[in-house]
Order: sequence, then C-alpha cells, then structure tokens
Amino acid sequence: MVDPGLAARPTRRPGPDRQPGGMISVASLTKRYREVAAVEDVSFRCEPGTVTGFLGPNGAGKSTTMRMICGLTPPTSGSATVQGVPYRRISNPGRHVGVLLDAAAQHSGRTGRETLVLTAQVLGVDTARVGAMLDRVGLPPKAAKRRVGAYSLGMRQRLGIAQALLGDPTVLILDEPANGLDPEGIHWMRSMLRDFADRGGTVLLSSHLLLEVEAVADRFVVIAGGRIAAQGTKGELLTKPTGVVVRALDGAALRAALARDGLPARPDGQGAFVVDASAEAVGRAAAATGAVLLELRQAGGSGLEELFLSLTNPAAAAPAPQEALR
Ligand SMILES: Nc1ncnc2c1ncn2[C@@H]1O[C@H](COP(=O)(O)OP(=O)(O)OP(=O)(O)O)[C@@H](O)[C@H]1O
Repeated sequence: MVDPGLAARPTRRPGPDRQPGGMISVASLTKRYREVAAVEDVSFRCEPGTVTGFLGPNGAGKSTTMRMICGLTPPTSGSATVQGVPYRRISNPGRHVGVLLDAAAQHSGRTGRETLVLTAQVLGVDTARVGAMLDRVGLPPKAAKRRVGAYSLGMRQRLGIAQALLGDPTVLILDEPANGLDPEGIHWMRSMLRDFADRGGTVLLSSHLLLEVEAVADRFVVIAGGRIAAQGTKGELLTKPTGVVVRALDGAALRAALARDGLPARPDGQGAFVVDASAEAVGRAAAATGAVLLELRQAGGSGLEELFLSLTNPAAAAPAPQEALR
C-alpha cells in the first residue's frame, strides 16, 4: 500500500514524534546482465522494529539487490518498495531512508565536515546537526577537518553512516557497513543499529560475514548464487538439539550396552555416539555394564555459522536440513 504522505511531503519533521520505520518489501526481484543472473526471483520483507541481516558469500547478489531497492539499478523484473513506495518516488528520500552502499564513493577532495554540511543542505536539515553527528559516529574534530581522500576505510564507513543518519530516517539500508571498522567501531555500530530498530526503525544490513551480523540481527535472509537460500529468525533457521552425546573408554562396549537397553546409537565421527534418549537412560545403561564414561552431555543443535556455510558453500560444512528452511 502506498503511503500518500511519503511521496507528497517535501520534508518530514524529525524528532521524538517521528513515525515508526517503513516496511521494506522486495517481490520477485530479478536482475540479469546478459548471461549472468545476478539476482533471481528474490523476495523478502523487513519489518519496522527489526534488523534484517542480508547474508551471502562474495558475488551472491547482495549489493545488486540493495541497489535495486534504492533505485540505482533497474530490475529486469520484480519490484521493491519502502513503505509501499518505490524508492525513486520518495520525495527527499534521505529524510526517510538512510543509505550507505559504497563508502569509497565519497568525494575525496572534501573534508568530512564539508561532506556532511553539503548533505545537510541537500536534505534541508539544520547544518548545526553536523557536529553532533560527527561526534555520534566517532569522527573527532581533527579528523573531520581532513580531506576524505586521506581517510581510512573505517573512517569513510563512519562518515557514510553519519551521512545516512543525518536526515533522521526511519529506514536504514547499509551494504557491508562494518568493512574496515575496528573492534570498537563494530561494537558501536551494533549498538547504534540495535537502538535504531528498538526505537521502531527498520534496518537492512548486508554482510558476507555471519558473525558480524549474528549479534545484532533479528532475522536473516541468506542469498547464494542470486537466489534466496533461507530466511527466518535464528530460532526458525536452527535445528533444535535432540538427544545426548556420550563417549566411553571402550566405545564398542558402550554401544553394546546401549543396544541391550534398546537405545540406538549413531557414531558422531569423532569417537562419541549420539543417542536419542535422556542422559539418565544412557548413564544407567552404561553403569549396568560398568562402562567408564568420558563424556555425557546434551547434543547441540546446528550452529548458525554451520548452517550459513552449508547453504552458501555445501562443500565446506555438514549438510543442513534445508528443506525445513524454505
Ligand atoms: N554491472 C554488472 N555487470 C555484470 N555483472 C554484474 C554487474 N554487477 C554485478 N554483477 C555480477 O552479479 C553477481 C552479484 O554481484 P553482487 O555485487 O551483487 O554480489 P555481492 O553479494 O554484493 O558480493 P560481495 O559480497 O562481493 O560484495 C556477481 O556475479 C557479479 O559479478
């Protein structure tokens, strides 16, 4: 549904009374470059109040998808909207949607401060906000006076995030924003994004590094070879732990003991067995034959990283239950 106010208003008053973030909606988005299918039939939604981690290996199609959402690359087919409106139809979009797609694309001859002052003027934002914004992203006054051409990648990322936030948007679309950030910067960015979403904002955040977004994202969209490989919350994507892992000094004796008690055991490939039974039942079976146990614990579910690797590079990880994910 189109929000008529979004396209009609030239600017929107920022402040505590701002509207909740808009929905990002991507429907059957496809982009082909001659024979290369960069993005194929990709659909997902990002809800207000959430951080969506957009994950995939190099060349998976993340940047192309985000460029299509932001109206920079025309799709071959399909559509993308922000709060019901195609990005290009949003009036003064920087007041609604903060975008950082390529931190290296900033004008290298301007200082950081000049870059933000210019952005503020274009957006119709009070240039007095620039100082506070530089402070917020951790660019000290001395750095703000230097030309962007002399900035490190991490400093450019901070400047790009400041630019994205300057119009006090309710939606953030950030492509690999943690690239080049130091550990303190990554920690700061996570807190900033979490706080942004917790105040009702909508965040779409891409990365090829799962662990980078795992700490902050509510939902994950995994893309590989231009197609959606999986999407959902962490809870939806991971298999639940079942059974116990048990290891004994004498594995063969333990297996025989478990079989005697009707407890089927399968080797985990590392000298232990996974048994679909309670720890007590397994412990009692072992005790009855005097087996010496070296380990007895609850089996873990599949980790998010293992899942990500199995979806994006099947050769690198044990198979994941993909059928359950689609
Ligand atoms: N302008 C273009 N012309 C031809 N092919 C392109 C173009 N832009 C992207 N591609 C191809 O589309 C595919 C997806 O690229 P894209 O940059 O979207 O991936 P990505 O997931 O963002 O990768 P990375 O993590 O490395 O940034 C790649 O095979 C890429 O080579």
